[in-house]
Amino acid sequence: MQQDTQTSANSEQLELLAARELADKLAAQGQYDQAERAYITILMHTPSDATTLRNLGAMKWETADWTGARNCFERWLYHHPSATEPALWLARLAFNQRQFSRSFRIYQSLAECSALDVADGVAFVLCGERIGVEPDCVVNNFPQLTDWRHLSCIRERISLLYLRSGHITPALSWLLRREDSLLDDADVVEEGSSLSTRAREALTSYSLMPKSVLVIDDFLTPQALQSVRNSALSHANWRRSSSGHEAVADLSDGLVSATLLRAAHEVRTMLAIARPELAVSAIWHYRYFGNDVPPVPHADDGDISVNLWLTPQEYCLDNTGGGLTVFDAVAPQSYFSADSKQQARLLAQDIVGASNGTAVPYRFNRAVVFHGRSIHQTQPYRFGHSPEARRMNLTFLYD
Ligand SMILES: O=C(O)CCC(=O)C(=O)O
Ligand SMILES: [Fe+2]
Repeated sequence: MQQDTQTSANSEQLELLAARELADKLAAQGQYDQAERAYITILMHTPSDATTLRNLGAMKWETADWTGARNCFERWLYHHPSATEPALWLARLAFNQRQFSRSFRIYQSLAECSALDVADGVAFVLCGERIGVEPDCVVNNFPQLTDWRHLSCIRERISLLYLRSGHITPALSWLLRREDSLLDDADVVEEGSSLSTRAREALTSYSLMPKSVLVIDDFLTPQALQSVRNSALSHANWRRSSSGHEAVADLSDGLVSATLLRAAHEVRTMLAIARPELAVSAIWHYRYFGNDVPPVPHADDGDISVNLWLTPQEYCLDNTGGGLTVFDAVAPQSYFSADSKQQARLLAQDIVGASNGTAVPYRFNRAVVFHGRSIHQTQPYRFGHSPEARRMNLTFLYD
């Protein structure tokens, strides 16, 4: 009799696993209605099954059904009151829905929870800010926040939050100041514009009357230029780019500073005069290797590209070139989802050869603004080889 009970419990368990596997598969394939029906059938038999509640909640989250997600996580917590995971999800959900007091309360109840990640830490600090709790108080109540190790991840999040809100709130400024290398930049931010007057005027006219290529000299103020260049030179996390000819670093590599964000945001403010929907979609730097690199045409998937050169003129050993050529042709849409081999084929020399190009020679602190999806290529260049002498550029992409 006991064995029978055991056997039937085992087979019920197996059935549950198989049913959940099927539901998960449907969800992964994007068949959300069918997946939901499958999850609900499981819950009718085992209403407290934590994994099913979590997976259904995660699917609801994925499809932006916040009420559905909240129901799942609340039921999960109801059946498993000491579990921290559903509480964490509820805190994140409340944060996403801008219910800052609620989110703050839940995070506070999780003070001992080691599952808190960087995103939770940042969300917690920001909730505190919204309800008038000083960031330092938050951190004192939350010891693991003083031990954030994923700095690049923190920086990326700060950047995204900044770019979304458009101004450095007290909590963001506090986050920036926690990082020694960003401290100087945080001061620059408070002092005002990082763009020269000439740059602001040129971008404003470009926004009202776009042209194919706009060249702006003396783009950043001297102070901002030095700050952006220093952050890039002291950055340790460069990766080899997909073409293999240069090193690249972007926000996700942690190459970000308050000045950089400020500049990206200011440029957007000018460009958005006639196109309010424009947003910063990417920020990256390239550092070029040796001088014998073949020119590789490419296009970037954004409406407006702002390329700025960051290596002082004395290191550019051939002042007649070393810059950028922007062709009149635009890359086909298929280019942006193709792999690098297909991309090379799509932009084969005949497309580039057939169209006219605007050649802009290299100048320190010169920005070239153009339609991002236009085909363009770095001109052959000769620069010095020491770290500070290598050719380096910064790109802001807006879409
Ligand atoms: O040659 C340059 O500096 C521009 C590089 C470029 O096209 C890019 O950053 O996407
Ligand atoms: Fe580019």
